[in-house]
Amino acid sequence: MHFTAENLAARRGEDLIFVNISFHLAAGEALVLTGKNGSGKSTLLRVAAGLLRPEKGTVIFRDEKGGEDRHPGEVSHYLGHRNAMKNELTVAENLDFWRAFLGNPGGAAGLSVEDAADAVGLSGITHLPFGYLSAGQQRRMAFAKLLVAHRPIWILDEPTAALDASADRLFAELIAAHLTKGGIVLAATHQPLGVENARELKMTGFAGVDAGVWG
Ligand SMILES: Nc1ncnc2c1ncn2[C@@H]1O[C@H](COP(=O)(O)OP(=O)(O)OP(=O)(O)O)[C@@H](O)[C@H]1O
Repeated sequence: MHFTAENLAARRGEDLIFVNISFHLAAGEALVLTGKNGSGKSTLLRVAAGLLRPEKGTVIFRDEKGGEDRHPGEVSHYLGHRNAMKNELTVAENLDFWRAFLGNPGGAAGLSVEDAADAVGLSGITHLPFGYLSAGQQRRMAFAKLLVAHRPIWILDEPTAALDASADRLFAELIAAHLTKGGIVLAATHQPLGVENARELKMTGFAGVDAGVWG
C-alpha cells in the first residue's frame, strides 16, 4: 500500500500557500505536518483528501494487489477542524450515516456504533443528540467515525483539539493500532501525537515561495 504526493503546490484565493511538497508513505507509516498558524497544513491535508484541487502535482494511492491507481480521497478518512456531525441527530444516527456514506473501500469491516463509542471511552450515550455532548465528547465521537468504516488512510487535522490528557492518550493508542494493522496516517498537529517513528514535515508557508522555489 502506497500513498504518494509529488511536487504539490496549492493556492488559496490569489496566493500560493506552498510549493514542491513531496512525500511517500507505505503501510504502517505516519507523517506529521508541523509549522506555524497559516503555514498551509490544513490546505495540504485538504489536497490529500481530494477536497481541494492542487495547483500543481499529484496525490496517488496504490494498493498491494496491483490495482489501478486511485485518488487517496477515495480510501481516506478525513477528520477536519470541525466534527462533521449534525447536532440535532443522535450520536448513533450520525455514526450510522457515516458508515453508510463511507462504505467499505478498505475491504475490512468497521466496528458497530456501540463498539466504536466504547473504543473512544463513551459507551452508553449514543442515544443522545450530538449537540448535547461536551466539546471533548463531541471530538471523541467524531473520532469514532474513523472506526465504524474501515479506510486505510487517516487524514487528521488537529485531532486532539479540545481533548483532555486521557483522550490524548486514547487517540494515540487508536492511531498506533491503525498503523500496526498496516494503515497510513497523515496528520497536522501542534501537540505531539505520541506516535512512535512518525516522520515530520515542517511547513514553512510562504517562505518556500519567497525563496523562489516556485516556477
Ligand atoms: N478560502 C481561502 N481563501 C483564501 N485564503 C485562504 C483560504 N483558506 C485558507 N487561506 C489561507 O491559506 C493559508 C494557509 O491556511 P491553512 O489553514 O492551510 O494553515 P494551517 O497551517 O493549517 O494553520 P493553523 O495552524 O492555524 O490551523 C492561510 O494564510 C490562510 O489565511
